[in-house]
Amino acid sequence: MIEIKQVSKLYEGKEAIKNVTLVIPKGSIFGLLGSNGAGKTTLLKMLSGNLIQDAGEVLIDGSYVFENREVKNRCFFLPDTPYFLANYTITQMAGFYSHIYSEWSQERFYQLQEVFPIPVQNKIHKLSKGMQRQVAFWLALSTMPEVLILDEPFDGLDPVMRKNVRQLLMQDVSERNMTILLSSHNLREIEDLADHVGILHKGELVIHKVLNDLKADVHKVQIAFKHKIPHGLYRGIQILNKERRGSVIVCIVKGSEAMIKLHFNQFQPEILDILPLTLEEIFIYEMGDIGYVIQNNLV
Ligand SMILES: Nc1ncnc2c1ncn2[C@@H]1O[C@H](COP(=O)(O)OP(=O)(O)OP(=O)(O)O)[C@@H](O)[C@H]1O
Repeated sequence: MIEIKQVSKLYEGKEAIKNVTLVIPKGSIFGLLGSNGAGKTTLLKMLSGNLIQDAGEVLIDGSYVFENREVKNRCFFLPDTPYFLANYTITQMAGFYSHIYSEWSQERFYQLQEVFPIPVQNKIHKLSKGMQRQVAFWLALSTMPEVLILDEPFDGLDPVMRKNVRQLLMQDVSERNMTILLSSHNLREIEDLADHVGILHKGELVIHKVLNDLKADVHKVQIAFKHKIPHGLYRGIQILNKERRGSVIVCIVKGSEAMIKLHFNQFQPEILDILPLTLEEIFIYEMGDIGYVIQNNLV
């Protein structure tokens, strides 16, 4: 289990992470979302034990993470720009990791050769960006980590390789109970993988929920009336956005489907459709709700 307790981090006196508290259960996949500069990388670096917090505690299975070799042995951090030793081939890099990580599996490394078809004698720095990313995953998974921390992990991978990597990650979570924490701007990717999501905004964790609960808590409503819009239509409900498309009003409403249905049916609409939102839509409207500007076309 990962525990982040009231953690803050300052850079040059400015708070990049503000009093964040978060618990990530073992075996879950946690997707960290946030606007540019929100503090995602800073939080991941603290979790991987590479950066020390200024306040609070960061623990994995009850042990402090920072510069803790025993904890680091069980975690693998894949930064947004993967790091390899200069001039090393894939085989040499694998040899290096096999000395650092006690759970390194040479068997897994050979097995994964079928997924990542890159000759092992190649020097890594001469490979393309996407191929280097493949090597990073290949090595990361061969260390058999209990916790995998991924910063923008799919950047540079082609669609087939993204799918392959996604499958490998899911397999390790279901078979070995691995925990994954990943940040990404690609919300489709997070939607496909994560079971928990958190949204960071200006260093604060503004939302932290099970993905299905988050989806159950906000809906897109399409509503139309025979005559004019009834008075008090929006009273007593939380609207994140609304716009008019011809005679139909499309609004994003917080709350359960049942509650929304009950509310709008009072006004006897001619059309009432309540639809689920994608994670991307939820992110945009939730961020709008907390002041991250989106264009509202208010009716
Ligand atoms: N080494 C540093 N020195 C000073 N300020 C920093 C440093 N690293 C990050 N920051 C600042 O901390 C804040 C959070 O940065 P961070 O890289 O964690 O954000 P992020 O959410 O990962 O952003 P992005 O999505 O753009 O990658 C930003 O305001 C950034 O300018």
